[in-house]
Amino acid sequence: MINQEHLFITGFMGAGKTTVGKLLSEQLKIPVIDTDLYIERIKNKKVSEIFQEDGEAKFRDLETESLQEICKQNQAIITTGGGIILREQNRQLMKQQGKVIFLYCDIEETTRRLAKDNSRPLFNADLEENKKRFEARLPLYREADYVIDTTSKTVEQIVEEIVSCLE
Ligand SMILES: Nc1ncnc2c1ncn2[C@@H]1O[C@H](COP(=O)(O)OP(=O)(O)O)[C@@H](O)[C@H]1O
Ligand SMILES: O=C(O)C1=C[C@@H](OP(=O)(O)O)[C@@H](O)[C@H](O)C1
Ligand SMILES: [Mg+2]
Repeated sequence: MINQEHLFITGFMGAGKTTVGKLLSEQLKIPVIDTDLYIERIKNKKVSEIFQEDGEAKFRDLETESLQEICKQNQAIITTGGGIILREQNRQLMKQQGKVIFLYCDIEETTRRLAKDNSRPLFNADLEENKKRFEARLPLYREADYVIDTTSKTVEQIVEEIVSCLE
């Protein structure tokens, strides 16, 4: 990474944003901040508890506020929650503040990756429901500066690809 811009990692649930961000951070020696973990720390509640107790709208407000706060900090790799692209305000901020990398992953593969995971309130065990949500969001994810297909790649390969597209 040549300049001081932030690096935003976007993509659907299970695309590997949080996992890839950690390894990318080690390789580029740039700190990583995950928006979900940031929210959990400030609210002292799990994302799933916020959804359950306060509702999705409240979570989305917290997500936007957190993104705005994180953007004011020093250069970071910012791994986002899958729904961050839903608000135009968030998409604009990310575009202004750095480079956006969309981690694409086949919906069948994400469904396999998250089969035993119950930490994501909007992830549906029903493949058709997930597909609908995924396809509705795709045009918004595609507004990114770079698109990386992660479907049959290891985390190491994905990081390597990100590094080379930033050079
Ligand atoms: N490239 C990959 N190949 C296989 N499994 C992966 C890959 N990237 C992430 N995973 C696994 O998928 C699950 C979701 O990863 P996570 O990083 O939490 O995704 P996200 O933050 O995009 O929702 C985790 O169990 C993680 O270990
Ligand atoms: O796609 C979404 O709407 C969400 C994705 C989650 O993050 P991950 O993409 O890291 O799973 C988390 O922010 C919340 O459960 C909502
Ligand atoms: Mg994540």
